[in-house]
Amino acid sequence: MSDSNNGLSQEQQYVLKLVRNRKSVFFTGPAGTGKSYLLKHIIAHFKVKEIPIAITASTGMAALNIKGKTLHSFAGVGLAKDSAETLLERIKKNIGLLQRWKTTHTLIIDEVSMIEANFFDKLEYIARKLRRTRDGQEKPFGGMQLVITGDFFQLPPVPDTSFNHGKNLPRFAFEAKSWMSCIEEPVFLTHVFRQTDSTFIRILGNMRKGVLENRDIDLLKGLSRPLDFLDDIEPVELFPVRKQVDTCNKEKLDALPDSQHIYYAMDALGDDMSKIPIPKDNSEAVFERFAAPAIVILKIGAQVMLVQNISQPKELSEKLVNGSLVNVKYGQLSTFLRLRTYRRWY
Ligand SMILES: Nc1ncnc2c1ncn2[C@@H]1O[C@H](COP(=O)(O)OP(=O)(O)OP(=O)(O)O)[C@@H](O)[C@H]1O
Repeated sequence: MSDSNNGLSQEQQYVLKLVRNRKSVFFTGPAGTGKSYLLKHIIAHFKVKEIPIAITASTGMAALNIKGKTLHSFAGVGLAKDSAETLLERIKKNIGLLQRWKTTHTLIIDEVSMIEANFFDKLEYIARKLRRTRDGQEKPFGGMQLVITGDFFQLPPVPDTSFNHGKNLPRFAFEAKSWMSCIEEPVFLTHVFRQTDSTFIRILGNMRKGVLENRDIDLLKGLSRPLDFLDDIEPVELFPVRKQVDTCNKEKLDALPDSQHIYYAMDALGDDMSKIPIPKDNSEAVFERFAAPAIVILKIGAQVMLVQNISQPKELSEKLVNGSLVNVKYGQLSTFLRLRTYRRWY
């Protein structure tokens, strides 16, 4: 499947070719088809060419994975609850932001399934107005190249309550009025790299579309069994939304006998990744989408998971990866989350 030149499959290379030809593309496909892998190649292409791009994702966690920022943070529109016209006027008053909107050649958006249609239309309007040509011509998304990826079968957008008094169900970005005019070519990746077992791939594919066959269900049920965990680490339970994760974590924590140790985040507004100061009224949006929680409650014996890859120091970089699990031991609580401990790593 892969080409020896750059390690991309033919369908991935096709997307890269479109991107190189300055087309606005949306590429999608089931989990494990190499969307993130391809996106990293695309970003590398722009970096080599020194083309000014904005690397964004719908959530803070997704943005961390590609060393980018949230789309909200790039846009500088806070929670984007105001009308597109109001947001546009606000941006015009902020020279740094205005420059960013005008000079970005390519906007990359990862995990687009969580971007709401109404929000996408607002951004399209802002870009179209701000990037009008000298003779007043307007182009979709102001002519900015869009490289968008994600899988609409994965997580849906959070409802935009500012729209129609919150009565409307959230709509996907592809339902935005402007979507069709912005995307020149959608591409569907089909080859699954993550798994090689064809039965498993079929089950995952059917599950994605919500059309599991009886034989799939029987096979999955047949795997149900009590789990042994000899290393002291409990198997992780997966939930689709954060609220269910929080409830499960709270139940586990409550069941531990130790007293609670509470750690509060020391948040302060600084500059964003483009060195533009974050306005105070945007802080709500920044913190809401931030990967780290404002309060962490621990007890001895609590199982914690790292949610970022640690690249320094080198000898720990392979051990401390996104998803690593550990039990908090006696004696660790006093050093946990101390500024000095944090600074050792960053
Ligand atoms: N062309 C390729 N050659 C070899 N391995 C690849 C290739 N493309 C992707 N992979 C590998 O396949 C796995 C899945 O890729 P990736 O995480 O990019 O998929 P994805 O479509 O983004 O999945 P998800 O939707 O779950 O985020 C990764 O381990 C990645 O390194």
